[in-house]
This record gives sequence, structure tokens and C-alpha cells, in this order.
Amino acid sequence: MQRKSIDQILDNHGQYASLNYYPTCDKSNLGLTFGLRGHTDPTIITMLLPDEVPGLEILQDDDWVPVKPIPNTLIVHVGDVLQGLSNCRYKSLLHRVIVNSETERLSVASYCYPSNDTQMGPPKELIDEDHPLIYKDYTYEEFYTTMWKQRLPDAARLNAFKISAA
Ligand SMILES: O=C(O)CCC(=O)C(=O)O
Ligand SMILES: [Fe+2]
Repeated sequence: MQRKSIDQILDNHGQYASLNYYPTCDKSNLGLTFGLRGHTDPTIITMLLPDEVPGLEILQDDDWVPVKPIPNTLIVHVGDVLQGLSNCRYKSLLHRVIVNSETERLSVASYCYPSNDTQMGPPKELIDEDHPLIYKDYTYEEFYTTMWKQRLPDAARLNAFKISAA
């Protein structure tokens, strides 16, 4: 696939950042309280800079697996937009943050997202007999609006744009 296909699709993209603070949690509430519940990010990619306190977990083969913090290391992961654009060749990462009773935690997250009018259907080069088209063509604005209006659980966000969706 041509690099310029993706450059053209994501020509006007933006980036915003959040500073996430996770306070400690009373022992009696551990297990009931999440720093962030399991979610995927509605982004192209997300770049994370966590501090050295563990907490981030990713879902792998139905198990939540802790991500070991490595000092001064960025974690880059795929978001929903790239899953759609790649016709599911890249998968959006399901992740969550757990808290602990001893140490507060900080992370900086930087989210890359496309402009509202970006057509999110995958480039033609990615579609062939072995990789049939999964999603209808839709704009990022439609995706984002549907996501908030319908309060869809994460995995269902992109499903709403599947060709086979009712
Ligand atoms: O704090 C973290 O390590 C993850 C933050 C996160 O998932 C997010 O901001 O979407
Ligand atoms: Fe996230």
C-alpha cells in the first residue's frame, strides 16, 4: 500500500493530550474501583507516558495482563480509527487502569484523531478476496456522534458501521 494513501486520508489530523491522575483507593474498595474502566480509544493512535506505578492492563486472550512500566518509555497503541481504516488488520487495544491503596499514579496521554470530515472507509488497496470490506464508508463525525449519542460499549462502536450491521 502507498504511504500517501494514508497521508491523504489523514491529511488534516489533530492531537490533544490529557494528564491522568489516579488517587490511591481505600483497601475496602479495591476490586470495585477502576482508575479507568476497560475501553478502546476513539483515536488513530494513542501515545501514553505513564509514571513508574503499575496500573495499566490490556486484554489479551480474554485475560487482563498488566503492562510493566518502563521508565521514560512511550507506549503507542492502536485506536478505533486505525482499526476501521485498516479494515481490521490492526486492532484497537482494549485497556483499563486499576488503582492501588498505596501509591497514586500519573500518566500523560496524547490522542491523535482525524478531522471531522475524514472518510473512515479503508483504502481500496486493502480490500481483496481474502480481506473483504468490513465497514461502510462513514465520516469521523458520524462515528464520534454515534458513539456519544448511543453510548455504545466500546467494541460495538465500530460494529455500528459494519456492512452487515442491521
Ligand atoms: O493512564 C493510563 O495508563 C491509560 C490512560 C488511558 O487509557 C486514556 O487516557 O485513554
Ligand atoms: Fe485509553
